[in-house]
Amino acid sequence: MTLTVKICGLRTPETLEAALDAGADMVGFVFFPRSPRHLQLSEARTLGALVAGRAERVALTVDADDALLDSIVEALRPEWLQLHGQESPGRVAAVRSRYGLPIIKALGVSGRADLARAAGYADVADRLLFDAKPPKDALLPGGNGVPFDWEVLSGLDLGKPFMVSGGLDADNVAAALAVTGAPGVDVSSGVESAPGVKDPARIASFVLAARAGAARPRPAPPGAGALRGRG
Ligand SMILES: O=C(O)c1ccccc1NCC(=O)[C@H](O)[C@H](O)COP(=O)(O)O
Repeated sequence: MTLTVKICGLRTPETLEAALDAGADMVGFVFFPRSPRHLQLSEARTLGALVAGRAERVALTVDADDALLDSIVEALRPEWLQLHGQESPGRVAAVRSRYGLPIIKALGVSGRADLARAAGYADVADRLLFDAKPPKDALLPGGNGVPFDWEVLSGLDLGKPFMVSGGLDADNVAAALAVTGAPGVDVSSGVESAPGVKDPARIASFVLAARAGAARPRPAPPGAGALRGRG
């Protein structure tokens, strides 16, 4: 399996370099003023230019209007847009068509019932990102460092690639991959030393652990092979 690894919420040239050196496939930049990872447009311009084709740039927004998206796209020149708010399938389709860019649509998950609306987004988004629903008192709609029950994704087939995020780190990413079989993982808090402060060593460990996890054969689902040996 070819795994897509995304490091989200990068804010400095040093930690962006760390993500690129570690071999991240996607580097995410957050545009949400309440977030400790929020970027000014001028910072986005500088960081975006530093990527120079070594990874795909992802602009993360939350219910952004066209004017804000216009300015972000102009500054960062992203390869992807990540919509992390309450955007409807119609809005996802409209954004995709306006910018001609592929869309990652984030969907909050706390249980299997949350997957019911995923099919409607699979029709219009290029990737689905299953992220933990924010805790009740959270200030942010994502990037809270909390996991969800990965089992709800096992066996999921929406005909679209998906990614898993929420509370991942170097210690648990292989388990998340074993349970979900996800072709992509996304991390923010788990590679930080404090909210918004990325740690180069943790970034490197995460990418290594994710690649090692993806290379491991997945355990057979319960019940598989039950007929073997019957005669
Ligand atoms: O990171 C933020 O500050 C943020 C703000 C608003 C919406 C989404 C945000 N982050 C999303 C992500 O970084 C990831 O897609 C994902 O939620 C992983 O977060 P984490 O649990 O911190 O690894």
